[in-house]
Amino acid sequence: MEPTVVTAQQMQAYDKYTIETIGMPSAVLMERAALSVIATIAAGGFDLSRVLIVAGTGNNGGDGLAIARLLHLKGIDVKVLLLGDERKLSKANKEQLAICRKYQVKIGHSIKDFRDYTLIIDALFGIGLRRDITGKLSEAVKKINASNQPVVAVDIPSGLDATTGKILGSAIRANTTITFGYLKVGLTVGDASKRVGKVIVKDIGIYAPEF
Ligand SMILES: NC(=O)C1=CN([C@@H]2O[C@H](COP(=O)(O)OP(=O)(O)OC[C@H]3O[C@@H](n4cnc5c(N)ncnc54)[C@H](O)[C@@H]3O)[C@@H](O)[C@H]2O)[C@@H](O)CC1
Ligand SMILES: [K+]
Repeated sequence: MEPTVVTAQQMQAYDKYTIETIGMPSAVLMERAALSVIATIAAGGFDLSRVLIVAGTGNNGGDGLAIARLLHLKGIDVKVLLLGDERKLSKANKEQLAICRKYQVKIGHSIKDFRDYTLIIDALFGIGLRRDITGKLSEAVKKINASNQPVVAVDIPSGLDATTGKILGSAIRANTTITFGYLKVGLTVGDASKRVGKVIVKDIGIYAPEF
């Protein structure tokens, strides 16, 4: 059977329906998203000696922080590079950040050498990206791509428009993309083929009423 393919707007509506109408707590979905990434990288043969999670300020960054915490608690050497305006953290991101801080997960804000890491997990932007990535964030994306280290993208490679597959300013080039709930149109069209790597769809408990 062909997988169901959805736009960013449809996916946002399904997230909202699952959380607000069904009553599934957002934190449960985020935990399932993080666990699905952990299971995929564990099965994927990646070198987990030194893992860097690049996290943004939205819920995609929240996924990244949850992944960081789960890896940290497994004894893996993991560091978070938290980028963006910290005054604009989403509610879920704030919650995940507070948990990470209590567990003393290493969190930094300055871009150093991405070649120091054996695996980079991209949790900068997901389906909420609306405009070109600029400034320090764009610099980070370009340096990650230039590092030639393996990259796993959370939901979608950051910088790719989840509906059109267009690169918004600059975009991560991933080896593997783990996308949640349904395949996004933007992972299949436009510039996607040069950015997504192997695409894996993971069920995290989001169900759309019409499917
Ligand atoms: N709703 C939920 O509870 C769930 C969300 N999930 C994750 O959350 C993601 C969507 O989260 P969000 O809607 O918070 O969106 P994103 O995390 O994609 O981030 C968007 C944030 O960045 C800002 N932004 C957009 N374009 C920007 C740019 N070019 N430069 C700087 N800032 C920019 C937006 O204003 C917004 O605050 C999904 O892709 C998925 O990874 C999953 O955890 C599943 C559950
Ligand atoms: K991402």
